[in-house]
Amino acid sequence: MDSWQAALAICGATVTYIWYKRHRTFSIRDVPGPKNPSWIYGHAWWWEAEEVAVVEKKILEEYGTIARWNGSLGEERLWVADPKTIHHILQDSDRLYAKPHFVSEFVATLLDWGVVLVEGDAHKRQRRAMAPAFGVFEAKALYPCFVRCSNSLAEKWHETLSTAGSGRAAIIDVHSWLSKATLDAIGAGAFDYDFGALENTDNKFTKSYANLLFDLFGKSSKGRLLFMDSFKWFPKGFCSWLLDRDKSQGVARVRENRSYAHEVASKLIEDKKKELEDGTSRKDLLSLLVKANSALRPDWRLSDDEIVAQFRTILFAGHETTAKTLTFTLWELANNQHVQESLRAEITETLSGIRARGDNDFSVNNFDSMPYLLAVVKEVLRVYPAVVNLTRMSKNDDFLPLSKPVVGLSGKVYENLPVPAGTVVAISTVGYNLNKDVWGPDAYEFRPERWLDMNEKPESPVGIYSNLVTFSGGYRSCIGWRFAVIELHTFLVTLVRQFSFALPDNGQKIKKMRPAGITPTVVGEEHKGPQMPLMVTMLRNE
Ligand code: HEM
Repeated sequence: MDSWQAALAICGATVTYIWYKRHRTFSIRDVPGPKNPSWIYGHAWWWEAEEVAVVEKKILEEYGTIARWNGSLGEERLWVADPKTIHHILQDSDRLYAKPHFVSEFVATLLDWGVVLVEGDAHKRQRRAMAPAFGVFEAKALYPCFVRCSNSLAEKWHETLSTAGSGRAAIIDVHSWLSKATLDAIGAGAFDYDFGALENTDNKFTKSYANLLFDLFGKSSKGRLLFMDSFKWFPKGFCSWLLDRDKSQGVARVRENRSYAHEVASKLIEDKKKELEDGTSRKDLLSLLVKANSALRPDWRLSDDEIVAQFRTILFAGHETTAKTLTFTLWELANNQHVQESLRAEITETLSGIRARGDNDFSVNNFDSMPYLLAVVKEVLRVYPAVVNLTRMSKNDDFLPLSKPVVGLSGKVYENLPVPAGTVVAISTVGYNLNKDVWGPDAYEFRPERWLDMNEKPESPVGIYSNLVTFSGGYRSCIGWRFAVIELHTFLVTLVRQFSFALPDNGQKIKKMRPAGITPTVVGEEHKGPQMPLMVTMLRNE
C-alpha cells in the first residue's frame, strides 16, 4: 500500500468512526446542555472560571437535573443531579460504572493506589481490611483526640486575640488555622502521629501539606487543563508514566510530599506491627487496620505498600475536606447571626444540663441530643459539599433511570436515557444537594431549620448520610463519614462556646473556587490561595 492509499484508508476510517459515533442509537447528543465554548478545550475552563454553585444553579434553572457538556476535542459528557439517576450509578452499578482511569491516575500522585482509586476485587479487598477501623464505636473512641486538637486551636486564638489591639477581637484567617488543626486531628486520630501543625513544628512532612491542593489544581491554565484531559486518549499507565516526569511546580510538590509520606508511613506501620506483637496496640485507625489485616485470610491481606497507600489516602480524604467544611460553617455563622445565637444557646443549655447532672463537660453522646447542632452541620454539608463532583465512566451501554422525563433537542421525550459505553458522567454533589425537587423551593438558601421540620424519610436515600450525596453513596461511599461528623461537632462546640464570628467590615467578598473541591478565596486575592478572614471575638469565660 503506497502512502496515498494509507492516507485514504485513515481518512475513511476516521469518517466512518465519526459517523458511527453520531448516528448510533446509544447517544447523548440529543440531551440539552450549555453550548460548547470551544471544540478544543470543551467546558473545562468554563467550570474553572465560575464560582462553585453559580454554574450549577444556571444548569439547574436552564436545563434541569440532567445536562450534556463537553470534554476536550468535542467529547460529549453528562452532568447529573437527578436522585434516581445518581442512585442507579452509585448503588446498583458496580458492573456498569467505574472511575475513569485518566482521572484516577492523576489523583494517584496524591493518594497512591489506595481504596479511593482501585477498582473491582482490589477495592473489595482493601475496603474489607479497612472497615473494622471505621465503625461507630471506633469513631466515638477518637472523640478525646478531637477535643484536644480543637482546644489547642482555641488556645492559639486566645493568644492571638489577647495580643490584638482591642484585646478581645481581631480579623483571623480561620481557614489556615482550621487546616492546621484538622491536620493535627487526622494525625492524632488516624495514626497517633503528631504533625505539630498548630505549633508550627519544623516538620518537613507537615510543611509539605500547606496549600498543596491549591498549588496542584488552583494555578491551572487552559493548556494545563487540556493536557490533563488528553490523558483519556492514552492507554492505562501512560498518564502515571508522564506525571512521573512532569516538572511543573504543583506535581513536583506532590512528589516531595509522597516521598516524606512514604518515609513516615513505613516507620509507623513497623511500630504498629511491633505494638501488636507486644500486646500494646492502640486505638488509632492505622493500629486498628494493621490489627484487622493481620487477622485476615492471607490472600485477603493488604501488603505493606497497600497500607502505605491507605495512609496517604486517609490523610488526603480526611484533612482538607473537614477543614473546608468547618471554614464554611464559621462563614455561614458569621453571615447568619441568628443561627450562631441559636447554636450557642443550645450549647450553653446542654452544658448547664451536663453540669447539673454532676458531669464536667460534653461527652460524644451529648451531641445526639443537640438537634440544632446536628441541623447546622447537615445544612453546611448540603450547601458546601467538599467534593463537588463524583466522576464516573460507563463501562457498557446503559439506560439511566430518570425521576422526570428529559425532553431532547429533537423534541423526543426520554423516560430512560440511553448512555453509550465510555461516557464520562459527572455526578454533581452541589447540583443534587441544591435540587429543588429534593430539598424544596428554598433549596438554594442556607437554612438549618429545614432539618428540624423534616420528618419524612426518602424511599430510597441517595447518600450514606442524611440523603445527602456529600459523602457519596453505595459501595464506594466515604468510609470516614462518622469520623468526619464527630470531628465537625466537636470543633463547632469548642469554638462557638468560646468565640463569636462576624464578617469583617472591609467589604471583602468571598469566592468559592473550584479547584480541588470547594475552596474559599478572597475576591481580588485569589492568587494568594485559600483564605477566609473573619472577625473573631473572645467571649467571656464560662
Ligand atoms: C467533611 C468531610 C468529608 C467529606 C465531604 C468526604 C467525602 C467523600 C466522598 C464524596 C467520597 C467518595 C469519593 C469518590 O467516589 O470519588 C469519599 C471517599 C472516601 N473517604 Fe471521605 N469525606 C470526608 C471525610 C473523610 C475522613 C475524615 C476520612 C478518613 C478518616 C475519609 C476517608 C475516605 C475514604 C478512605 C474514601 C474512599 C472510600 C472508597 O472508595 O471505598 N473521608 N469521601
